[in-house]
Amino acid sequence: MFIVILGSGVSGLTCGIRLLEAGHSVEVWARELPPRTTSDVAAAVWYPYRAWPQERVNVWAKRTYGVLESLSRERPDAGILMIPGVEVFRRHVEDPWWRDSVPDFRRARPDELPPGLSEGYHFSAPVIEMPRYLPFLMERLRKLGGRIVQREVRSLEEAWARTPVVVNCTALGAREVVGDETLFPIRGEVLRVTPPPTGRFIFDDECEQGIAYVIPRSRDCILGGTVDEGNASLVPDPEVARGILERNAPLLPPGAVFEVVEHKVGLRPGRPSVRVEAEVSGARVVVHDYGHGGAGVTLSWGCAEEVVTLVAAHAR
Ligand SMILES: Cc1cc2nc3c(=O)[nH]c(=O)nc-3n(C[C@H](O)[C@H](O)[C@H](O)COP(=O)(O)OP(=O)(O)OC[C@H]3O[C@@H](n4cnc5c(N)ncnc54)[C@H](O)[C@@H]3O)c2cc1C
Repeated sequence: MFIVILGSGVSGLTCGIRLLEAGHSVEVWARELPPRTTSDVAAAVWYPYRAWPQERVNVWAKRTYGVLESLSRERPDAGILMIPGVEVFRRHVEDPWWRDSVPDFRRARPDELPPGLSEGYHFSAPVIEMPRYLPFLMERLRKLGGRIVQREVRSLEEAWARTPVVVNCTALGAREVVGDETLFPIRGEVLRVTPPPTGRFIFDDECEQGIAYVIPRSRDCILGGTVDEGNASLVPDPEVARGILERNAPLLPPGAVFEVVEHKVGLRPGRPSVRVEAEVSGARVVVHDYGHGGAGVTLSWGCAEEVVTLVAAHAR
């Protein structure tokens, strides 16, 4: 079958690869290509953050963990490292709903927690360097015979004019493309610093002044962050950068020396529930895969495989 995929972020590219592997022909149409998508801004670590509903997210996240872990071993050119780290808390917490997705999950030992913090989870997670990973996905898609075209659409009609089977991975763009008013931006700012001040990730989602996280990569480190629902500004705020550095300081080894080399902003595609479903009208089919919130990378392979199943079930 010939399929047009709308969107060239992590969702569109991953769907493209799985659909090509399943024997379809694929053309990806996107208004922005990497390095200009939201996916390029992602920190990006495996973690099911701000994506719902839990039951489906857990299945997609677990599957994606497995694929990313295999890629980290088999394809050093993909830019994925398995990194150990902790999520920290100031109160007692139960084990998280996603704990079975992570093979080495355990409670953190006191000596693994930053000073003043009382509890934590310890686990390993794939850290995905998006400036390397997205070109890797694009190359893999092209090698499988797919095409990537820079092209904006205003509605599904434009894609259906080319083929009856369309996959919609336009993230926040789906507000316009399919009129989905439930989508909302969750703005996030991050700093890229070098050299990496630590070799482990640390998440602190409960700091009073805002969230803080440290994600070391091969040559640099991402310090985050912010979660600002409903704000669609793409202008980095120097005041926010100062706050990020302040909140992360207690999480880092004392006296860590590093330099801020980049300050980025992106809009996570928030939605009350991730939309992976098919809509059929006569011979025309659209399979949606968007609205992944702060977890588009974390859910990418699981969702893409469900898209392939939906295409097989609904397209003729
Ligand atoms: C600061 C920050 C940190 C994050 N950290 C993480 C993390 O650690 N882990 C994680 O899993 N996720 C993280 N995320 C979330 C993640 O970035 C998103 O969930 C993910 O990028 C969504 O991918 P996508 O491919 O669906 O959308 P996008 O990357 O936004 O791609 C959408 C594509 O659709 C195209 N498009 C839109 N409208 C149209 C149109 N009308 N016509 C044609 N093309 C169109 C766009 O041009 C683009 O190519 C983070 C996000 C931010 C902002």
